[in-house]
Amino acid sequence: MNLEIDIRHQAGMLALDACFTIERPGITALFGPSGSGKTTLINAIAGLIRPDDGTITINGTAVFDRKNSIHLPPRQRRVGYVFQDARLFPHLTVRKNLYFAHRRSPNPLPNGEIDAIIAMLGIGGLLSRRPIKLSGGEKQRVSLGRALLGKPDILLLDEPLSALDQARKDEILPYLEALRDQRRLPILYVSHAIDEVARLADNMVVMENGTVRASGSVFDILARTDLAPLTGQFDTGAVIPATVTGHDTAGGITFLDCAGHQLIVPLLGPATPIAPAPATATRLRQTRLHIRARDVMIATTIPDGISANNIVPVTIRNLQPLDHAGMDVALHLGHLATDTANTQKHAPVIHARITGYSASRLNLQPGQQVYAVIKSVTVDGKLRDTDA
Ligand SMILES: Nc1ncnc2c1ncn2[C@@H]1O[C@H](COP(=O)(O)OP(=O)(O)OP(=O)(O)O)[C@@H](O)[C@H]1O
Repeated sequence: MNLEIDIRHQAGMLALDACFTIERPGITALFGPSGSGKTTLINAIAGLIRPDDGTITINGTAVFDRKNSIHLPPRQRRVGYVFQDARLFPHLTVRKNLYFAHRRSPNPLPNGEIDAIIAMLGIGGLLSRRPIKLSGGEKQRVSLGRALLGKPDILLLDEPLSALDQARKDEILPYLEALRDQRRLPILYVSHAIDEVARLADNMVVMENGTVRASGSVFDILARTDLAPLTGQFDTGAVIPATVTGHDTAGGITFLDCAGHQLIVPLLGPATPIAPAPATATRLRQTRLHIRARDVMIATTIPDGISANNIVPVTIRNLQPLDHAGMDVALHLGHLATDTANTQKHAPVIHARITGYSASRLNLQPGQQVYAVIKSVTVDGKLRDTDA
């Protein structure tokens, strides 16, 4: 199975110019800022819009080829499409919604396959209900089922989780994982959410202003620092304000103040040769720190003989178990008394990603005063001058 895209299309102010190929099954994330052309691109693949120029080939069949005047209608493209909102037929039961595409398929799925899809999506108990009686997550699962029963060669998912709250997302993500792992169907998955992409996708196409900035394996793309402005952070993390208080040019470091705690980062230019200066002696510069959860370790006492420069007192706000036996630990900066709810509300929060094993070995508890060992801090490149 492969999908070859090479199209150009003007839609209002958007000049779409996309060229990439997907050759393997699995999930390819179509990722990019709002307005970068993701929906326009998958609408072109589905046949909902006719590009100005180019070709779209699915499984060796040209479904669009402007030069040869080929533009197959959507129902002939063997494409399953799941929209942001489920778009089920409100007057039909779940069963009839599911069988809608199946009845029109030239090559319908055998009953055993249908049962397997219904079981995989966990919708067997919903078959006699109308869409109005379904939760958002259930509607999206039925919508996925309806697309699959059409026996598509490729599945297009346009932000299928964006209208759902976190609990509903957590409910449906395992079904998308099962779809990826069990059905070996190529899936083009439009998403804004890098955590969803990191969790689900094998490959990634990064779009910006209608063009493909990069495509490749999700790990390669997320490791590319040049794409960071588009891909953002890979892990949960924190963005918190800080003030530049001084520089040590000889030492190649800059001193920052973050809610009363000093942090040291590689020299930020242009440097002022002071070491560390009182706040009133220089113009302060505001910046934002990006501290990724995977770059933070937790120690119950101040560690000795350690290369990390940034060890800050923190108070555990909460611990949240993650997949793969991981644990996200939210930490207030500073050693706060447990009864100072108001102080806690205003203290910046950073996150540490540790193993559940470490959390239980250290017996970490909410309210506990510990130390965050920050291995790496990314500083927003754009420093803003401000008068002290
Ligand atoms: N038919 C149209 N007429 C005018 N402008 C259009 C049309 N279709 C798309 N656009 C414009 O193209 C741009 C890209 O839209 P598109 O929905 O493809 O982006 P997107 O990356 O999917 O965005 P989002 O993530 O917000 O859904 C938008 O600025 C939109 O206004």
